[in-house]
Amino acid sequence: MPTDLEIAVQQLDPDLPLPAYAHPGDAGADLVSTVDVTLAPGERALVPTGIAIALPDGYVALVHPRSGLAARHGLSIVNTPGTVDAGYRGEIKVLLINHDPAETIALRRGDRIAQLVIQRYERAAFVAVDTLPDSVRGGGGYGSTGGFGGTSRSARQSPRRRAT
Ligand SMILES: O=c1ccn([C@H]2C[C@H](O)[C@@H](COP(=O)(O)OP(=O)(O)OP(=O)(O)O)O2)c(=O)[nH]1
Ligand SMILES: [Mg+2]
Repeated sequence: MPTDLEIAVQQLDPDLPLPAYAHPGDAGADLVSTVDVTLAPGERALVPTGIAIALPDGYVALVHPRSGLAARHGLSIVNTPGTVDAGYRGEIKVLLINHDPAETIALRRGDRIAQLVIQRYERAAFVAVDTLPDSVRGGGGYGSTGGFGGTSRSARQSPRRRAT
């Protein structure tokens, strides 16, 4: 088992827990809200988490939604995944949005609202060129390979697996 990467955390709200992984092997460490917040359908709010971090050079922290809250309540993040730069020393905040068409979402201080995924990244040197090397895909995009499923409409009508 590799040793965990140590990340310095400043607790701006010491009564609340540090980011925490719910299980061994989880990629996302849960972040909590420092405030009570109510989101009407379609409403968004920038919610503080009570922590600031110092990432080592070459690392980024990505703020992802929690799938359970998304599935049950339609709660997501406007700018998902949010990017926390290695040089950022301010409080990490989460731009929550209520996608439910009808239900208001009431969150409490201490609720786990998002998860932080720590990743290495590459820093690029962007080099201007006149022509790009050929590729099989070329310029095709935005649906160039078709729509749902495989190659035909009948494939879409007889799915092999159904959502439960
Ligand atoms: O979900 C997020 C996304 C960003 N940030 C913080 C950390 C990040 O380093 C900083 C800037 O984010 P970003 O670069 O995405 O926003 P910007 O609109 O480009 O702001 P800036 O001009 O400050 O770079 O805001 C958060 O706390 N939460
Ligand atoms: Mg930026």
